[in-house]
Amino acid sequence: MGRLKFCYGPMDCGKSTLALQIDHNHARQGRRGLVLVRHDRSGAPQISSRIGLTRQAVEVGEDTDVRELVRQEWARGQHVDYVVVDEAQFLSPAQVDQLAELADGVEIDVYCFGIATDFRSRLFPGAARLFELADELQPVQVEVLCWCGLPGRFNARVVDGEVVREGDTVVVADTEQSVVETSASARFEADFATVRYQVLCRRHFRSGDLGPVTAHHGQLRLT
Ligand SMILES: Nc1ncnc2c1ncn2[C@@H]1O[C@H](COP(=O)(O)OP(=O)(O)O)[C@@H](O)[C@H]1O
Ligand SMILES: Cc1cn([C@H]2C[C@H](O)[C@@H](COP(=O)(O)O)O2)c(=O)[nH]c1=O
Repeated sequence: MGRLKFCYGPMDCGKSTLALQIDHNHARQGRRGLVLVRHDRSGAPQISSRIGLTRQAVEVGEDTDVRELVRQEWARGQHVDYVVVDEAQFLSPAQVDQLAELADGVEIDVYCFGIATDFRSRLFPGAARLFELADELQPVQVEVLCWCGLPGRFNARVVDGEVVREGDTVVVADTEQSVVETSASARFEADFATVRYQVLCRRHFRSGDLGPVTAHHGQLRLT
């Protein structure tokens, strides 16, 4: 039987790096993988790790049936031993069910990587379904630290320098500041805002204290 595994952790903990390493190690032994992604930060159909590695991937759309992607490989005469999915939090619950079906029905190992909770600290629907269905749950080992030095587990969304608690669930952006188009529900006047995410411990996530912001975040603040 194939296994469905979910490796999860906050932004910047090394999930994409691990996804690329797992793919590399399997491929090196002659196993054939199907590498999938939904909404990579680069905007391209690829897995990109901040450590500098990237790999082409197949973009999973809102209505994609992931079983169909495997069938397409078979139709091209290619076998599929394993599937890697990065940004798996963005999958729909139905797509996670399809991955479980691939593991059980055609014995494909499925490795999913993603964040568990959104900027409100609520589980993404795709991540919630993975917690329900996966054979194995693995928190990614590399600790991301809050500015205070405690382990960070919460992904705060910072819009124009402030932690926000309302807005669309999906706003693709980095831990570095970038200009992102936002919907009218997220902002009243502008359709564009500077957005970044910052990983915080629970106390500072709850208080919204971003600490002494460094030049790294493109802002100046005296402490
Ligand atoms: N220059 C660097 N030297 C060493 N490690 C780095 C460097 N840049 C990034 N990293 C590592 O890469 C991690 C982010 O990896 P990435 O796979 O992009 O994370 P995720 O997919 O979880 O957001 C950082 O936590 C850090 O450990
Ligand atoms: C918390 C949160 C994150 N996102 C987006 C931001 C990034 O594009 C990805 C996470 O990428 P990483 O590889 O883990 O760094 O998710 C979002 O859309 N909504 C959120 O609430």
